[in-house]
Amino acid sequence: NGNQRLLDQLQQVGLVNLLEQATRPNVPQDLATYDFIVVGAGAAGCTLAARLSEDPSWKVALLEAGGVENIAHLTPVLAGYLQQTASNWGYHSVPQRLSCLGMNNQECALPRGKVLGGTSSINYMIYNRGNRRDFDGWASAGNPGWSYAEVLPYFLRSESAQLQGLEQSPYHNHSGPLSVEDVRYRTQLVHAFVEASVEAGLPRTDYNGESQLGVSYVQATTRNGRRHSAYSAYIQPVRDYRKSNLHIYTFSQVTRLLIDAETKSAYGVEFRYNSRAYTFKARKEVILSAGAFNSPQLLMLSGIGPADNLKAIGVPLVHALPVGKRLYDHMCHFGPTFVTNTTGQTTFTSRVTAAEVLSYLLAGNPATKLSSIGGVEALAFLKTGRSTLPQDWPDIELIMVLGSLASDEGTALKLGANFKDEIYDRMYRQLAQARQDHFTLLVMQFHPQSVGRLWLRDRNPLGWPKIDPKYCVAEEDVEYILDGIKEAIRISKMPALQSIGARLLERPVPGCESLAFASDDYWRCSIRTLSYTLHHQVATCRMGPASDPTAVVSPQLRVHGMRRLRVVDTSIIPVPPTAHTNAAAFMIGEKAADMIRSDWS
Ligand SMILES: Cc1cc2nc3c(=O)[nH]c(=O)nc-3n(C[C@H](O)[C@H](O)[C@H](O)COP(=O)(O)OP(=O)(O)OC[C@H]3O[C@@H](n4cnc5c(N)ncnc54)[C@H](O)[C@@H]3O)c2cc1C
Repeated sequence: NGNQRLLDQLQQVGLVNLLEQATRPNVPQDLATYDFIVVGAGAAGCTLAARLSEDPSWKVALLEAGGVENIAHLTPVLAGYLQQTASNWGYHSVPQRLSCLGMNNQECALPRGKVLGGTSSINYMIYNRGNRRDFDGWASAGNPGWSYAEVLPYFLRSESAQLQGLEQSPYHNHSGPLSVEDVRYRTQLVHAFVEASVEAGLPRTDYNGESQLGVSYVQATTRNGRRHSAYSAYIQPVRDYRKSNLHIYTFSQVTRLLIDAETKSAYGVEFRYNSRAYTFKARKEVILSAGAFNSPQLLMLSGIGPADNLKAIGVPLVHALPVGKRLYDHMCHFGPTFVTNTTGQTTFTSRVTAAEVLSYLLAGNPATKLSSIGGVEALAFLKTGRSTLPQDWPDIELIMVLGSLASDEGTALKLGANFKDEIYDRMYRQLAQARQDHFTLLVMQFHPQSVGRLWLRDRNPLGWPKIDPKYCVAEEDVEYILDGIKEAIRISKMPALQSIGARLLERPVPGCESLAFASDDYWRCSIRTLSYTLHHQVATCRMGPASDPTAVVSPQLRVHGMRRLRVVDTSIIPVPPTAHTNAAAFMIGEKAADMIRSDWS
């Protein structure tokens, strides 16, 4: 009993993974053969590997460049800090001309998860699927099987919802692997924001239900108040009893696909483990689930990509495809920030102690500030007057966050986003010193016109790809966000927020001081300065029919022109969805598993 209690406690504080890794590392055997090799244990990769290994006759290898989750990953309030750890690939964009002016060297930080669980282990845990029109659009662009009616069952298959008031909703399932919960800790500020949004004319809604438009408390991928990543939801529960056919390798970074250039057939991968090169062979398929930056990188390193880029860096061309030619993302404006007359509501995360974290994790599911998902409390989905999209298709999201760069006193968000010191020093430092309650409404645009791209700088598989998101290159994108900022300010003037004294933080953005504070031009300047990605990069291995010159994979997610090679992750999403992208990654993993099963059974 004593041992069991100790084990339970280690499990609860996230130490079991570390012990397992230290005492029983899975050392690869060179030239091992698997039916399926899944590259990348992120949101889609874990889902896929877990589903494929349900068939005990299929041997599956899951290769992950990073290590395992620990106590910090489990603790929702610490989300922002994970970007300062080895669990983040730590990419930056190339310097931007028209955005990220408030970042060092005008480089936007582009974090991605490098750990079992991938980006689902370092993200902000918002659970959000998208608008039915997103998926109907994918289908009508020549991708049969991807309409809303056809993908909804896969969203549901992955979900295990514990959402108050939605127990009977046909849009939620209660028996899937991935736990989706209400955040139990809610501040006075979020109640005021939700009420003010209603006063401003927004309906209360379940943004994963019948209609997205409106305001809602956030739904989170947590279980009993702890982060529920793809690894903890899909792999951890089966890992021990699938030891014979599901082999998981950490710190194993794939460097190249093995391809028979004549038949254009993938038959394995090369990877590095402990500074040594290894080869695994695939009897059936190699599947790239390395995410929106690394899947295209691996294709290109293996000779599949734009002929000009590959020629320039000396990679022999196997098959020409527009890999990385498109890159969409959701840029948002980091603000406006509002101060309030309340006290003790804003969580200053830099003051959270180790003892608090331990006692939080050891307790059942306490509604303390530590369960706050990096401060995100509510979402509002809006339609601006500018939008020409159908009425039920939002173009702006307000993300109500308890805090700002001040709430961690410059120790996490500022560094994670690569903000210049002067942004923190001149706008936020005083707020932190005064422990002033405040909240921020991040304004995110769903359907940007700006299109970025990704390419290889050289043949080094351990180096960074070049990433140019080109945020705000389309002037129109700035105008949408400006409309969103005005909407956020309008909501702040409603009685519920006025009753707590909500008002704009009047500290001008460095670089925009010459413009009249809060004028349209001031906000335009602010948008280009406080440009902050919400990390929803998609379309670098875009899905589309063979006739589509921008497509990299087919609707079955097979790489066009290649055999036994698929991409299964968010890089296949053809256009930016009306959503954060984690839920879609799980859906893609679930759907791919069904497609692969039906192909090989
Ligand atoms: C900071 C941050 C916050 C976010 N917050 C939210 C949120 O709150 N809600 C939301 O919906 N979305 C959020 N997102 C986005 C969302 O989490 C991702 O879009 C989604 O998880 C991506 O899933 P994926 O399967 O495509 O890739 P990933 O989960 O990134 O998985 C890719 C995996 O492949 C591994 N890998 C890469 N290259 C190699 C290689 N060569 N060899 C071996 N392994 C490799 C990586 O280490 C990683 O584990 C956030 C993203 C970030 C970065």
